[in-house]
Amino acid sequence: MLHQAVDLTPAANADEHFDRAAELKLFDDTKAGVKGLVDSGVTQIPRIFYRPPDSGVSPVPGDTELSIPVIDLEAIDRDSSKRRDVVNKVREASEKWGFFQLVNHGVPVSVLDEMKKGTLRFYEQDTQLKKQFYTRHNTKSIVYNSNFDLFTAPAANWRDTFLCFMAPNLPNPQDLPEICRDILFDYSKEMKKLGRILFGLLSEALGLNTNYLSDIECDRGLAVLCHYYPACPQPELTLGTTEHADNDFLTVLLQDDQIGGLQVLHQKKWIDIPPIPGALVVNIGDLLQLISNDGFKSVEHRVLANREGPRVSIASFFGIGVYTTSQVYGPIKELLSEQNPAKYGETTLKDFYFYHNSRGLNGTSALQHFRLSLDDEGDATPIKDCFV
Ligand SMILES: O=C(O)CCC(=O)C(=O)O
Ligand SMILES: [Fe+2]
Repeated sequence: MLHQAVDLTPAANADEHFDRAAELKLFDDTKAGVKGLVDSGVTQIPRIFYRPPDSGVSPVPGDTELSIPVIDLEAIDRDSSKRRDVVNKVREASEKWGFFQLVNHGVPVSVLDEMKKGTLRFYEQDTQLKKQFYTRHNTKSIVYNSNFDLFTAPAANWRDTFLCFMAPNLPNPQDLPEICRDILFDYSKEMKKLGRILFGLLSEALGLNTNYLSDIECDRGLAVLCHYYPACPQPELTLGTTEHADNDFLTVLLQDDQIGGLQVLHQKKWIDIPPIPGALVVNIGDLLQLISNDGFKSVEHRVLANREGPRVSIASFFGIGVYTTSQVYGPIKELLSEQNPAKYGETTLKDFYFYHNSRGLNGTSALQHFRLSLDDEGDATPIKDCFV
C-alpha cells in the first residue's frame, strides 16, 4: 500500500527532505490512481497534490450573476431563420466566452446516461483488471492513468482519466475495456454526428461555407477522455483540473448531472458552469483560435476539487489523434486582410499536440508559442524560439 512505503501525509510532506520525484513515482507505480488513494482511506491529501500558492487560484467564489450562453439547436436543419439565429449565437459565444451549453443537440439522453455509467463502471471495477490499461504510452487506443502530466506539471490534480482514440481509425474492439466498450462506440458515433453539425455552424459563424471546417478535417480526429474525480478530503488544497485551454479544435463535454466544479475564466473572474441535465458544454480549442486568427477564443477553464464525489465527465476532443498527416494548419486565408494579418504561423497537428502535452497543465497558454510578432510595418516574424 502506498503510505506503507513512503508516508505521503501532510505531516510528512512538511519534512524538508520531501522528495517529490520519488513520491510521484511511488504514486504512479500503484497504477490505482487517485481513486486508489481514496479507497485506501486517506484523510489528508499527499503533498504532490498541493496546488502552488502562486497559481493565481484563490478561493474567490464563482460569479453567480453571469453564465455562459445556452444555445438550442431545435429545428436548425429545417428552419433557415432559426439556423441564422443559432449561427449568430454561436458566433457571439465563441468570440466572447469561448464556451456555450447546447440543448436539443440530438444526442439521446439514454446514450449520455449510459456513457456516464460506463465511465463509473470502468473506474469501479476490480483494480487488478483496471491496472492492465494503466500506461503513459499514448500510442495505445486506450490510455488510462492519473494525470497525463504527472511528472511535468507543478501540481498533481485530484483526477484520474482514461482516453480512447476513436477517429480517424476506430480502435480494435478487443483493445477497449469490455465493461464500457459498446457505449464508447455508440457515444463516439453520436459525437461524430454532432461534431459535423457544430463545425458546420462554426464555419457559417466565421462567414465561410458550411463544410469549410470539415473539409479541412477539423473533425477528422476524435479522442474521448473519461474523467473521474473522487471525493476529496481537503478540496481547498488542490484542484480537480488545473486551469488550462484545450489543445484541440473543439471540445464537447458531458458533465456530471449532480456535482459541479467546472469554471471558465471570463473578464478575469471564474464563472461556474453549472450542470444542466441533458445539456452538453462546447468549448473552442486552441487550434480553432489559431485558424480563426483569434476570431474565436480558446478560454482557460478549471475544475474545483469537491468533498462530494465521485464526479465524472466525458470530454470529446476533435482534432486529437491525427499524427500521421503532414497537413499544416495556420490562419484561414479567407479570413485575412490588411487589417487582419496572420497572427500565427503554421503547425502540424502532431507538433501542436506534442508541444502542448510536453508542458502539461501549468496555467499558461500554449498558443503563445505559435504566435507571430508583428513589427511596425505589419510584417510577421515568429516570436523567438517559436519554430524549432
Ligand atoms: O471535467 C471537466 O468538467 C472538464 C475537463 C476538461 O477541461 C478537459 O478534459 O479538458
Ligand atoms: Fe479542458
